[in-house]
Amino acid sequence: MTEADVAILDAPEPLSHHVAERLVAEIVAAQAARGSATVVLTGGGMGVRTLAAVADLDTSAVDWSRVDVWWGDERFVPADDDERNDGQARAALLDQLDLDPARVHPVPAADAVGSAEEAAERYAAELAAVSAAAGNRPADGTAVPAFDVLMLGVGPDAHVASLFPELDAVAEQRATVVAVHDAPKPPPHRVTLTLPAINAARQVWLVVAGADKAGAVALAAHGAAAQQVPAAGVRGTERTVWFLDTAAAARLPETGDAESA
Ligand SMILES: O=C1O[C@H](COP(=O)(O)O)[C@@H](O)[C@H](O)[C@H]1O
Repeated sequence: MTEADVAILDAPEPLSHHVAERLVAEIVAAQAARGSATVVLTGGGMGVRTLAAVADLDTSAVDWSRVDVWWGDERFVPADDDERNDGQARAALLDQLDLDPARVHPVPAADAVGSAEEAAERYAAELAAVSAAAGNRPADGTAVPAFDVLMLGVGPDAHVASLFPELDAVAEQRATVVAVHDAPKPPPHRVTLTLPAINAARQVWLVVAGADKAGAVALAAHGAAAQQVPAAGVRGTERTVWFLDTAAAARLPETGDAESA
């Protein structure tokens, strides 16, 4: 957590509201600066709760047709499975917005492709193509667009996206997207951005609530190795922010540098 900002809120509800307000502000700022905004969503409890909080805000300052939406990870299940991060995000928020469907980029579902590897390859190719179209880097399969804000949940085991401790995916250094087949949290088959892809984002936000996450947060704060504590291995190129509730922050050594939010 060195060089990261920390914002601590009393409980999950004010936390999700705070992150939602910050997200809308960053989208407005990105559109003012660059014409469009690119966000990467997370699944999980606080990820979906934050999207529901955005739905409660006045977002008239956002031009939703100029927002690109990606996911940091996806559960490799059929498109209509309730476990899909994509489906949960659409139900919580996306279906209520005037998004450009061509700018919403779900990971291919298990009933659309033959394997999680194929889903990962297609997702990586789409990331590279959008990146190249924006003039960033050649579409060689190892590029990602310039994400403005990439949000992550953190599991009690310190996993982020579908990067779980000690699995090969955490060590991936070249591919932007990989398949995961032995996730300890069900469902076992998943597709995830890798650490290099996550760490290409301008801002990486970790949104964490609950006492069961306090140990993971403390380990990340102590600078543990990413292989054992994946949450310790993420950072934005411009900014990294930990948004915590008091329960998740309970085992931080000293939070004197925390934002009072
Ligand atoms: O399975 C997943 O879990 C993580 C963390 O979820 P949480 O409910 O413990 O906050 C989430 O970030 C990831 O997107 C999701 O696929």
